[in-house]
Amino acid sequence: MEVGKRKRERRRRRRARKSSREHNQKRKEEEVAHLEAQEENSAIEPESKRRKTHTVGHSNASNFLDKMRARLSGGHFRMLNEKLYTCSGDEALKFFQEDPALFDVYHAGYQEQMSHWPEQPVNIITNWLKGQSPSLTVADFGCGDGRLARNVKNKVFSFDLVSNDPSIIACDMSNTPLDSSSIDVAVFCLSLMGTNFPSYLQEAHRVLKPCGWLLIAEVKSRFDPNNGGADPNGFLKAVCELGFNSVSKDFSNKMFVLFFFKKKKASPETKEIEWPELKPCIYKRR
Ligand SMILES: C[S@@+](CC[C@H](N)C(=O)[O-])C[C@H]1O[C@@H](n2cnc3c(N)ncnc32)[C@H](O)[C@@H]1O
Repeated sequence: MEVGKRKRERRRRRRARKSSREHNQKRKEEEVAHLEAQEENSAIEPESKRRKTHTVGHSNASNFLDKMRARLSGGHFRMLNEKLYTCSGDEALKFFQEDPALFDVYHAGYQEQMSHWPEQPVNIITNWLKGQSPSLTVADFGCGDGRLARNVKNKVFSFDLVSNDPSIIACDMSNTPLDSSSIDVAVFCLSLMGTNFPSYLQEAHRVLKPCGWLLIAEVKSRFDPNNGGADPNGFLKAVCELGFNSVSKDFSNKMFVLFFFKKKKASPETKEIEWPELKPCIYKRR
């Protein structure tokens, strides 16, 4: 074959390979776009219906789709989680009121993340409560699925942005319907999420009886000053200035910290409190 002909042949083959690569890439992109479009609806569609719609005969294809779906709903969870950590409580309330189904998406992702934690702070708090008198009245601020109330004998008022259960009161927890000085124990289990978190603690102070307990469990990295987290002592100081005495703190768990406070008998003098910033807790992609 003469030189010119060989060159033309090589060019033709290169073009064919490039076009085949582009074709495959385009197919993958279309598949992802299709899944993303379906995932958009999945926030509203029940899981059982989604499974039926997406059933495909080929098991490899179905594995691939399952993986893609898990990745996309993980992405949805991370987006919602970030939203909750970067807006105020009333914005979060409006956001979920517009589309309450997103709350289920958030909680499915949250439970998945928590399943990797060796110990759940809500269980530590539940066990602590079981060691107290069952006559103590409890307020669970940011109760999630309300499992604290289900696992103790105490009367528990459960608050969250969305209520999927008649026992859960939907509200922004900076403004609960509780009477002042009516509660013995206020619980915040991983729920100091909003940018206005001090107003949640102010509300707890309002509803607690004098000497009432304030229990806070938070993600440990939020209190790691070496990693952009808050200084725990600055946080303790601010909570004490709000009108509490610090009883104990527990940093022994790898994933979360626990603070126990008691409301002071006398109201503190009003003064500006310097609250440390609590950095958003953004979950990494698994
Ligand atoms: C990380 S989840 C923890 C749920 C539960 N406490 C547990 O430990 O399983 C935090 C919860 O706080 C709720 N939350 C965040 N900000 C809130 C607000 N301003 N008012 C009411 N609930 C809020 C979220 O909707 C979410 O359900």
